Amino acid sequence: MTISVSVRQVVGPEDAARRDTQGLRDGFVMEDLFRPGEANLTYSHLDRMIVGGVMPDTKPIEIAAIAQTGTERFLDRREAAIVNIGGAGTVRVGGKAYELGFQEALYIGMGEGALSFASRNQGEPALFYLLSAPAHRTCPTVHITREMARKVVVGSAEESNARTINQYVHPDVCDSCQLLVGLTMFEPGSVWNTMPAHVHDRRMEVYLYFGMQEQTRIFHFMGEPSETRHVVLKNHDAVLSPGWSIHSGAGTGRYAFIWAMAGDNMSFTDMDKVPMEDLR
Ligand SMILES: O=C[C@H](O)[C@@H](O)CC(=O)C(=O)O
Ligand SMILES: [Zn+2]
Repeated sequence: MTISVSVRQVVGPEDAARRDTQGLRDGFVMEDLFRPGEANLTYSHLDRMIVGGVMPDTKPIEIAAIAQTGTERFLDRREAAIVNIGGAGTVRVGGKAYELGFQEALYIGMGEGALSFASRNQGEPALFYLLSAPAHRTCPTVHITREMARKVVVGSAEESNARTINQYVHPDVCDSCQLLVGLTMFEPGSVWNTMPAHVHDRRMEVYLYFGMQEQTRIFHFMGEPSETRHVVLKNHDAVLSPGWSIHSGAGTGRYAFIWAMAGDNMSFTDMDKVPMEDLR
């Protein structure tokens, strides 16, 4: 069992604008989140969000504590959310076992203690996407099914962006301190996410792209609206978005993505839409 934690310092807009492709990737992109038998975590200093992939194979993977939080146990001062995008699996926390099917989620309140992850079937391992942010109170731990998610239908086939935003960790679905998490799915042939683009300096965001064929790529756009850059991403790559950056992508084929935010407020609709005229 391996738990690795890499740390990403904050990159400001002036620095980002001067970086080349590899420099941008070093600052913002997390490649291949899921590795067999590993918990692969990134501690981002953007709102201290932790982003990880946990892929249990033969043995369960336990996250009891990580040095980066400086706390006795991982969730002593944090909340977490887990979305399973693989085969069925179990998350054990606070003396209870939660069976998470494909695209089911678990919100975990502060103080719940060690997390243990297991796949039901070695041939079809669970892929647990893990997010964690600092918390200030304990909210109840909730198993969130696909049906429970709040659905927002947006876009159109004509604009190649017809999609459904499934809000899993959202005030209308379950209580949380900072975390907002959801999963966006597309109508066949629609390839554009989050266009028209927006920024929200009150909250950071992170996208995990998944459900893609091996050769499919996402052209993910980031940067200040007047200084956009792109990074090319493949299946199971994730990308950080500071509050000053747009976060929008177009895929060369079918994909879905999980978005997650942390910061000063929990109002999903608190976004500053970027007029098309302002994009450069
Ligand atoms: O702040 C909200 C996030 O960027 C996402 O929810 C956007 C998204 O899922 C989409 O437009 O498809
Ligand atoms: Zn956003």
